[in-house]
Formats: sequence, structure tokens, C-alpha cells
Amino acid sequence: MRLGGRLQAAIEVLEDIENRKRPASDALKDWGLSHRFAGAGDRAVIGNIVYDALRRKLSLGWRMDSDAARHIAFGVLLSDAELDIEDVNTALEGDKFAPEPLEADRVALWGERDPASAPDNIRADVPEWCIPHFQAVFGDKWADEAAALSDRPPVDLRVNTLKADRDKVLKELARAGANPAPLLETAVRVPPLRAMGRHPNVQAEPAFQRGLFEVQDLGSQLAAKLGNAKAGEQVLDYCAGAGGKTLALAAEMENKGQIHAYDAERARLAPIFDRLKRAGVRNAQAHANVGDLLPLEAQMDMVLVDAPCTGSGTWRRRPDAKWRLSDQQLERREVEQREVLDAAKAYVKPGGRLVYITCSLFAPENGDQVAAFLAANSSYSVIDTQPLWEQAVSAKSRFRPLFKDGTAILSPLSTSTDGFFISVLRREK
Ligand SMILES: C[S@@+](CC[C@H](N)C(=O)[O-])C[C@H]1O[C@@H](n2cnc3c(N)ncnc32)[C@H](O)[C@@H]1O
Repeated sequence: MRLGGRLQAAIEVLEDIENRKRPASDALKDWGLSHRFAGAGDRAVIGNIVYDALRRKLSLGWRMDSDAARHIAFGVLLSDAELDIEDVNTALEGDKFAPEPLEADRVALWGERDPASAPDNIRADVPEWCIPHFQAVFGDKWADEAAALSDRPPVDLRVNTLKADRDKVLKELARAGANPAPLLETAVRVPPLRAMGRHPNVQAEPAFQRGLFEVQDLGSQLAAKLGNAKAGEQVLDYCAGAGGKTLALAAEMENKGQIHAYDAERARLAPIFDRLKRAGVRNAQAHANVGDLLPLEAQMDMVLVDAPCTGSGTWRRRPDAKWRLSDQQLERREVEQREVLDAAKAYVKPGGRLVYITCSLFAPENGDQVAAFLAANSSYSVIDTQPLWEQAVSAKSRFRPLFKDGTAILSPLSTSTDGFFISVLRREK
């Protein structure tokens, strides 16, 4: 396919996402199924245009003075694809599958409007109802923090220290463009895409099959690390899902002690078995029945609650979710978080830790939940995350979370990670 056909396909996918309020991945998959002739290169470019358009729907629309999918998709070509209008017009010329060229008045407007001077509510590229949530957490910096959530993300990898060190993984992935990641000596980063490039499929690498690394955002790696799990401890990962944190904890604990991985949704837990095997983890067992946890009551050195949340910290990777999220969904997540915390506390032993994590940046899911928990549970107190952070990160770095009331808030702007919230509590008696 030529650029014109790819652009037209991206416009159709964007319209489908908008009209049917469906996830981008579903719309792209359906398009692929009904256009089997399209190759991997075509799909990558179409996917890039769609994801970039969703990341910066408001600011691209402002520069084009239109929220039509066609105009926003052209905006992606003129910004993220690093093409100028002459390049685009030449590429589209004589292509019967291409959309109509961009109108001259839009081209002129695009040249006149400087994105850096867009009003904050446009530059932030988030739904209007979310703005007060960003303001409450980040104050004056709210628009910069929100805007950084529409950057393209890197692919971060966690070196599995049970099997390898960073040099080994870097060597294995040299062709994939892997570099040392900031902050952690056990993390590797494939930088964000440039122009219309394609990320290497690191999971197809023999080093992945051999369990030398896992794909995991640096923020998620740091969140697992701040719990400060030690070799020999008894740990319950109460919302284990597919086991991203469980695997990180097992490596942190050098395969010693015991990790119990539980999730209320059996299907979510399913991938954990293969992952544990591949990673060479010997100190973790998965539980799909809450009844299995009975013997663990008041026995755990640490209970990790990686709570269900809105995922507002992960909008770089899931920009369609940003526009689908509603305040009703936020309220539902808050209820679930209260219930999960309330259930998980039963397993913490006196002197043990309760680690509460979300990948959201909204206070009602984060600091407010912790404050309400502390108000209702006087036997718990806050362990300051700042010294834990200093101990966890490898070297002096310009990246530093926002520390608030003993908790840590990570974000693309402050720590070059997805947005994460981490609070560590101690059960005193
Ligand atoms: C953020 S995800 C976990 C991600 C996982 N820890 C990882 O690092 O890959 C939240 C998980 O909480 C689970 N969950 C939701 N409600 C729960 C409950 N009441 N008890 C236990 N798990 C629950 C969901 O099924 C989901 O898998």
C-alpha cells in the first residue's frame, strides 16, 4: 500500500472507533481481517497514525480547527510522521485510494498555529472532566503532566536477574535498539518510535523465550521494587493478574521465601503459569480460589495490592481508553479499590507491610483511598516512600517522583515512566 491508502485506512479506523465507541485494538484487528492483503508494514503505519491521532486528538484538532478524523490524521503526518505538506501531497498524487488532499486554508492554519501556545486545556489533550483531577495532584504543572501522557512510550524490559544481567540482555537485543533504561540497573529500554517506524517484536527473540527478560514498564518495575521485598519473606500478591509484579518480586527475593499470587478473575491469572516457568521462578504459587488464602491470614510479611483502576497513568499506551473513561467508571473503580484493600488487609501480619499500587494519577483512587484506609484502620501507619526510593534507584537521576504524604507518584514527565501511585503501610499490631 502507498501512503494514501494507509492514511485512508487510518481515517476509517478512527471513524469506526469514534462511531462505535470501541477499543482501538478491536477496530484495527477488524480492519486487518477484512484487508488481508495488507502487509505488516502497512499495519504498522496505520496503527501509528491511529494511536498518535488518539493521543493528541485535541491539540491536532485545534491546529486544524476541526475534529474530523481526516484532519486529525493529516495532522499526524505533518507532526509525528515528520513529513511536510509537499512530501504528503507528492505521496498522495495519483493514488486512487488516497483521501482528498488537505485544503489550502487548513494548511495555512496549521502553519500559523503554534502548538506550544495552545490553551492549557487543549495542550493537555485530556477530556475536560479529568482536568480538575490533574490540577488537584500537579498544581501549576498539571497541563505539562497531562500533555506528557500523550507522548509515544518506549518499550521497557525488566532483566530477569534469576537468569541474566543487564549486559547480557543488552547484547542479546543489540539489533532491537535496546539501551540501558534510567533509574534501575535491571531495566532496559527500546526508545519510543520515530516517524512511522515499527518497534521490534522483542517477544519473538530467543532471549525472551529463554526467560532472560520480561516486557514491563519501568514504572511497574519501580512500583514492585518500592515494596522492598526481601529474600525469605512470605508475600501475597493479591491482584496478581498475569503476574507482572509477581515475577518482579520473585527476582527481587532471589527465588527465596514464598509468593502467593491470587486474582479474583481466574482467566486473568491464566498466563502466569507459563511466565513463571519461563522465568525460572520457584518460589511462587498461583491461587484462583480465595478459600486457598485462609491459612495465610495475618501471616504475610507483605501484601501487595496492585488494584484495579482507571489506568489513567497508562494513556501513552492506551490513548483510546482516555476518551472512553467516564466519571461513573472512576466511581466504580473507587468502590472496588475500597473492597480490595479491606479484604487484603486480613493477610498482613503484625509488623508486616501493605503495599497499595495503582497505575492511575487520580487522587480519589490514590491518596484519598489511603487516607480513608488509615482513618478506618488505626493499626496501620505510613512508611515514607522517599527513603525507599533512594535505596531502590541505582544512581543520581534527574527523574524523581512527586512525594506526597509519604506516597510516591510516578509519571511520564517526572520519572519517564507510566503514571503510578505507590503507598507502603505498616501494620503496627
Ligand atoms: C492492575 S491489574 C493487576 C496487574 C498485575 N498485578 C500485573 O502486574 O501484571 C488488577 C487486577 O485486580 C484483579 N481484581 C479486581 N478485583 C479484585 C478483587 N476483589 N480481588 C482480587 N483481585 C481483584 C483484576 O482481575 C486484575 O487482574
